[in-house]
Amino acid sequence: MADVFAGTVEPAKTRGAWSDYNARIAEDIVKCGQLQGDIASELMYPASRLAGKNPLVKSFDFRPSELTIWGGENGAGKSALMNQLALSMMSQSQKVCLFSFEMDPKRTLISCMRCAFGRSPTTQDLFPFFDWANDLLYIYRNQGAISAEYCADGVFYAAKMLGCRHIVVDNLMMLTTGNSSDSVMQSQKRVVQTMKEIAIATGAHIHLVAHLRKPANGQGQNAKPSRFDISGSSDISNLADNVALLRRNREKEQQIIDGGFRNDQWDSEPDVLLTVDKQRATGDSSMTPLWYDKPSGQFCISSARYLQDYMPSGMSGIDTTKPHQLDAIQGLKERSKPWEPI
Ligand SMILES: Nc1ncnc2c1ncn2[C@@H]1O[C@H](COP(=O)(O)OP(=O)(O)OP(=O)(O)O)[C@@H](O)[C@H]1O
Repeated sequence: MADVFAGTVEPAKTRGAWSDYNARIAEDIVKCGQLQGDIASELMYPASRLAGKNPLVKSFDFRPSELTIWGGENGAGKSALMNQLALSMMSQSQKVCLFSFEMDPKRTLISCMRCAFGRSPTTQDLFPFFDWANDLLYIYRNQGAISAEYCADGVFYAAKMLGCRHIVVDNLMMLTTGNSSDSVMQSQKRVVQTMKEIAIATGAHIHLVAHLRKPANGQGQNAKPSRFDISGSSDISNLADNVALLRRNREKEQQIIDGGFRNDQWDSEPDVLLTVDKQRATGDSSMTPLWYDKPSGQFCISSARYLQDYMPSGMSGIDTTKPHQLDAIQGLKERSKPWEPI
């Protein structure tokens, strides 16, 4: 007698046993040994499992076919961080595509140049920058709202046809529609689901920027953010492989402006806290203090603010041996000077 558990039932005979039975399923369920070759290459070449090494958080590298949500309040530094990560991926010979709907693409590229040269760029920097970046960096050249479908086409095209291994989509809010909070949440969920599917289908790592809710009453600006603070549906963080959150230390900035620190204390706290609240592959979470270097827009791993050189050696002229700590307080004091009539 035919026995389902002994595998002696013909696939055709099970048709109708379950509502959506499809003969293709027989090809999709395989003996585990069929994956042996793939596993061998993962074990032999662990680096190939990475879409990119993270320059700021060692325990949070970027893997292929994953979706990372980057959350932060307005002005937290999400776009600045995305530019820095893009340069870092390019320095690892990986192609990147930036979709930044709220920012003029020229400004995005100028910010990337600032990050690469460690200062405001000049026309002299154009040739070396584009000589290096032209084959590595793609950018969506329009600004303003875009339909989720058109964006998905663009992300898929960048990954599949242009070979970009990192796609930055800044930001989720610009892709969602709806008249009620329910329909907005449904639309967010569809966007995140689509991005996840494209990541899986193409092997690209998709970085999707999202906003955080304002802190609840009683919670200060500096309350530690968590994935539950992401504006909108909880599906966003549930569907994502990784969730990273940026919190800018505005209290510190205010204290510096007010002169509230003794000289040797002003920089003991970080400017930004980068919390990795979810990492599906490793289960690791982390909190990384970062210091911001205003002239370059680079986030640094120590208060000395040593800058990173992402361009091939010698091209940027950036000094990676010099601490840039004093520029930070100088920049803040400059900006906080009271306006004086001429
Ligand atoms: N820690 C910081 N200290 C001082 N300035 C910062 C810091 N982080 C970012 N900035 C500056 O604040 C401005 C806003 O940063 P950015 O656009 O990266 O933020 P964002 O999180 O993407 O904002 P939004 O949500 O509005 O798009 C930029 O001029 C950036 O250089």
